[in-house]
Amino acid sequence: MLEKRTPIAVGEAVKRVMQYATEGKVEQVDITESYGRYVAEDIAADQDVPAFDRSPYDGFAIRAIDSAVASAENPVAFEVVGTIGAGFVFDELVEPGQAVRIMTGAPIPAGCDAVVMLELTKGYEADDKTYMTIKRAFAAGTNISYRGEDVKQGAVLVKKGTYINPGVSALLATFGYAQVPVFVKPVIGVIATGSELLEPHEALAPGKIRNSNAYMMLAQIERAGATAKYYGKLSDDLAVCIEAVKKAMAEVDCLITTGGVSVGDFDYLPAIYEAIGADVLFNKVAQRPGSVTTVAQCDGQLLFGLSGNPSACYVGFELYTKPVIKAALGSQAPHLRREKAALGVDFKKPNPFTRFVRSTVTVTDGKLVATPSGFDKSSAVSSLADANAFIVLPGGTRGYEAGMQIDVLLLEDTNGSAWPWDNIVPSYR
Ligand SMILES: Nc1nc2c(c(=O)[nH]1)N[C@H]1C(S)=C(S)[C@@H](COP(=O)(O)OP(=O)(O)OC[C@H]3O[C@@H](n4cnc5c(N)ncnc54)[C@H](O)[C@@H]3O)O[C@H]1N2
Ligand code: MOO
Ligand SMILES: [Mg+2]
Repeated sequence: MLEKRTPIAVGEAVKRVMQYATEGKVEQVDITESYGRYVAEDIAADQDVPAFDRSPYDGFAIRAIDSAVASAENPVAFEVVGTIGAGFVFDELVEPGQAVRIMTGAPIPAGCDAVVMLELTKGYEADDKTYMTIKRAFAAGTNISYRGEDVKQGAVLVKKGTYINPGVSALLATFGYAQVPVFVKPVIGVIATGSELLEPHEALAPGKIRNSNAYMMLAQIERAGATAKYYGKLSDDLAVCIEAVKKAMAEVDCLITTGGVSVGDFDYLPAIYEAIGADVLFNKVAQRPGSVTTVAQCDGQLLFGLSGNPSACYVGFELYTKPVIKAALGSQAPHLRREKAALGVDFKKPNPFTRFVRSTVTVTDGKLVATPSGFDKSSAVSSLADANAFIVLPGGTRGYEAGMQIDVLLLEDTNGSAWPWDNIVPSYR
């Protein structure tokens, strides 16, 4: 008799998966290789930035007090006793009536407490000496970039688990991280199942289709920050599939299969899980697409049995696999980032299960607007290219109209949500 599957709520399904999520190992990588990785420890400032008082302009460093009486009618002259560019130190004490020609970024010489921009000065030579005059007074502190004004020593600037963007790279370099501690990328294996599958280079034949899911997931895995390992496509042959799954499991942190999780004659994933002694965490979720999404664990190793239908496979990855990857990368907010948006068009279909509509979110007049990105069926591949979000329509609702406020989950955001699954309620105007 056909096995009866009882659907569970999405939040409950995610919770069951996350029980097996673990933080990954740490490795050191060269800073030039660290962009796009996740830092594995808090990065604290071991020095002030800037580390010394410095000039923000090309000009002259002076003692402000010497300029006190300067005016257009009574210009004050300073003897220029030296020149320093950034990277050099003027190592004498500047005396009354003296100035040092200074370039942007150079340390303020001892004795000086103001910088006058070059444009406000006039130079001349007399008696083999160089002078410059100014026509106004400058208060102490004028044009000084103070030590520690940007960063104070001891400040935690980047938290463990942060995505390394170009700004983080700048901080890593500032604090001397030639080698950066990052989380090791988890290795996620991919196996596509189905006798109908052809690879992209193969010519179509009657009844066959091209395997899009594997390539879609390789990209999703990379986008999530992990390393993808592709084990190819398998025909619907139980013994072959069992061996392939066992071999792949030995080489990866998690394994994703696509296809074969429903109740069809050639849907072998349930039998495969049984054969390898895996414990099925769930095999039916109250969601569309992807109601057949199955997750199992074997000695703590997660096996994601994602649907063969492309949209269902895509959604299954983003909801269940991605947070496991993010957790391995140290994220405290491993789930898709949830935001409110206005629905861009009517969506009249009923939602017996919670629906994840592949959508395009745009910012219009300062507000998020979400519009379905195309053909809305589990089997659809065309709506995925433009999808940067899922519209979430809770189960038991119907008849959404344009303008209603709905929840969206953002797909291309690196911040995430700590837990987006509470309080997704039917929308209101
Ligand atoms: N009697 C029932 N039939 C189905 C049920 C059900 O509950 N009772 N569930 C339906 C739902 S919902 C979905 S989703 C699919 C899930 O199917 P499987 O995960 O078992 O996947 P397959 O049967 O292998 O394939 C389904 C569909 O997807 C195409 N496919 C498969 N792999 C790929 C790939 N790598 N790239 C592109 N497309 C792929 C495949 O050709 C099929 O058309 O089951 C429903 N049926
Ligand atoms: O698992 Mo299916 O995707 O609900 O159509
Ligand atoms: Mg099937």
